[in-house]
Amino acid sequence: MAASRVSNLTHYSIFQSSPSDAGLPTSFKVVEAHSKRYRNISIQASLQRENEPNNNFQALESQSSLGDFQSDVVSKDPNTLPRPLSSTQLSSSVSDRSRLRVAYQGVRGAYSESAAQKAYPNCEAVPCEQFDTAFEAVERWLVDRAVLPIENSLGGSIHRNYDLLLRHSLHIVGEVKYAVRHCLLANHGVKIEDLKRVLSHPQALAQCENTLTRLGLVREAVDDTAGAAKHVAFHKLEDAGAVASSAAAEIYGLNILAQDIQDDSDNITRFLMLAREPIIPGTDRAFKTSIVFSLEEGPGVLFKALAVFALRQINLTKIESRPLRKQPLRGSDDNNTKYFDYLFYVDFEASMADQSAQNALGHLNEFATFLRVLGSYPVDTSMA
Ligand SMILES: O=C(O)C(=O)C[C@]1(C(=O)O)C=C[C@@H](O)C=C1
Repeated sequence: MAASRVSNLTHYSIFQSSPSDAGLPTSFKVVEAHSKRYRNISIQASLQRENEPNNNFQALESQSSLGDFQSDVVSKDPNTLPRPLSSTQLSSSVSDRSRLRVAYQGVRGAYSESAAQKAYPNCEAVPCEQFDTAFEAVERWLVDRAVLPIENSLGGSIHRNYDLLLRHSLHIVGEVKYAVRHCLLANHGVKIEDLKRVLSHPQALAQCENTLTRLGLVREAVDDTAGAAKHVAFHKLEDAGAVASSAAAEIYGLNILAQDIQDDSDNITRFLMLAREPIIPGTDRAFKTSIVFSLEEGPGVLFKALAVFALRQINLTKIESRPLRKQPLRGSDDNNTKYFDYLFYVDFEASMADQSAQNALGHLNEFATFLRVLGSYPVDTSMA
């Protein structure tokens, strides 16, 4: 395994074995080279910004380079609203503004937009069609950061983003928890009894399972909650409603038929803040570190991997396993059985600046077949 040392704090994310092990695309190397070119220029600025508890960046302009995007404008006509960035538009020119530009997935009024504003107050939130587009927008310097959902207290993990974290070379520089309060929206004049179907993001539909079942509505999944509201408004649908935020109701001119329709009042989504550069991990406040690794097949191997943290009293806050796509099956020495191969994503409560975390990762690296630190960042204690 060609791994750099754990003690190299600012470059800890390079701590990985051959990219082919992890099913990375060939474009990975190009992106890496591109970002290295700028590493020295940007690292100071990004480290300084991330370490500020409240990033308040001065807005020099209000017009975005994406054309019609204006973050403060509330409009009832969906045609006048900004179009999300698609992957084909990623070659657009890079903006020279000083206001922090933060990519999120969805259209205006999505919860992800609110999370981006919570993570970076006064930022310019830039809508993107897909999660991949948001990752690419950061990598290509079109935006400074991305804020993307990773897990929800009711619906569980957002697996797509776990996979994309590995396929891209961005660093986790923070987390933000956002309380998601869903509304049932419909066009003015439409009553609950008129509705036959409801459109929303699959996670949002899952979070409102009980209410939607009680109402007997057919669920239709779309890319994001606000996109569902926009669709219902734009097509003036009379048999369909949308599960979305009250902000989306205001933006797209819809009526709120019911509020707080999620199955549990404590419906929290955790979002990750992603950047091209890592932050310098501190010990001045509570930090969390996210890693991904793979292991040899064998009895007790995962137990052994988790023991490197338990032995040092390091608390784990999340564990997720994902299939290793490029190499889904592997054989056993003893018989002809083929097993699925997995990547393990673990979050633990320690900073990479803590000696115990360094020791734990050094220990894990002795037997892991692949190990990468995705980021070491301050814990969001706003909803603790
Ligand atoms: O559709 C939106 O509004 C989003 O921001 C996406 C998303 C998600 O992907 O989980 C974010 C928060 C809620 O949990 C529901 C949906």
